[in-house]
Amino acid sequence: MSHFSCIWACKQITKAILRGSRSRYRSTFQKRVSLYFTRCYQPPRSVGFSSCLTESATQKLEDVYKYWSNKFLSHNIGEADVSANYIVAHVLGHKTIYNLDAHTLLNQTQVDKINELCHLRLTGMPVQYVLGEWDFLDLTLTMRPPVLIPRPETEELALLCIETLLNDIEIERPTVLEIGCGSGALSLSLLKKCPKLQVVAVDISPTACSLTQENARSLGLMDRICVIQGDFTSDKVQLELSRLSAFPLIVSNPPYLTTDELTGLQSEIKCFEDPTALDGGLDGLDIIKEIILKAPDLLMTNGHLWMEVSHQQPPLIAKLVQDSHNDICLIEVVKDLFGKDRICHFQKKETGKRK
Ligand SMILES: C[S@@+](CC[C@H](N)C(=O)[O-])C[C@H]1O[C@@H](n2cnc3c(N)ncnc32)[C@H](O)[C@@H]1O
Repeated sequence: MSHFSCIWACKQITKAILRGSRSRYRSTFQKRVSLYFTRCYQPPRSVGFSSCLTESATQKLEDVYKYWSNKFLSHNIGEADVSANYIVAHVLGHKTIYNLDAHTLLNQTQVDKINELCHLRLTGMPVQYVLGEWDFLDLTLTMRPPVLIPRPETEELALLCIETLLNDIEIERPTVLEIGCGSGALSLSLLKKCPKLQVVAVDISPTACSLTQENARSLGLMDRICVIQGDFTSDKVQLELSRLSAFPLIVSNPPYLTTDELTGLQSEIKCFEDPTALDGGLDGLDIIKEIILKAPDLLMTNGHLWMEVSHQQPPLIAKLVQDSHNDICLIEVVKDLFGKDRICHFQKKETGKRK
């Protein structure tokens, strides 16, 4: 699926919304998805696709929007109208142009900025990188290539973790571990919703670690997050983590694509996003196996592990857990809003080595 959901995806989301929900947090998510739907796919009133004009003159909002929408379409840029909507709205300090007067006259500085950003979009750069920011739940995060752009499915993972933290963990000041923090989307949304929480966030990519720190700083969450740059599978990182107290919850959206899936990705993703963020090796399970192997030593008894995976992986993961004979159980697989088995919930058993 492309970066910002296509119309088909939104229809699936709407169907899922109508099917009902698993948790009360899902309804927050549904509201946001509806907002997302409205934000993305409602064209501004009285905007059509007929006119075309130059890039330089002072212009009406609807003409600038139409010009770039058509240009993106003729250059086969994905979600042409959505891209134009986001860029024009962003320059005008809004999330969408839908609620703006289509006849608003834009000044030269605004038109120049829109043209500059639209030219970037014409290179195939995802709109999130073009804007330099993207919303994840109710947070606006800085986005910069090649750090992975958080996907809507991951918002659901965040909500499930928040639900676990608020309902199932009776520790006054819990510390969560995130493996592969990217832009910090998951960690920071957990911190925002759980005021007494602390997070340890690990990522192999120095760029991702700096972006997580930058986002934490701008959200005023820097004093509650510790970012460790390193390979989660390495002895060095394992030693560092084992020195911290055992975690009641670990969350990860690890790289889980197979080598074949990675080859077949849209060029927008391949050219701009770090392959390390997506590449799970031949079977997509390289990092997942390591997490399942190492999580029991990092979790406290009855601690939770929540992990986003691809929809083909849950049966393979169930087998991995069974064969590993360690202290972890796969207790549920939650469907995403498209009805696919995408989120695995594990719990550390009471038997074995206690922490
Ligand atoms: C799919 S991205 C998820 C990013 C972010 N959590 C999100 O959901 O938007 C996976 C992240 O794992 C990191 N990563 C990949 N291999 C890793 C490893 N061995 N140790 C630590 N982080 C790793 C990547 O750099 C990337 O930021």
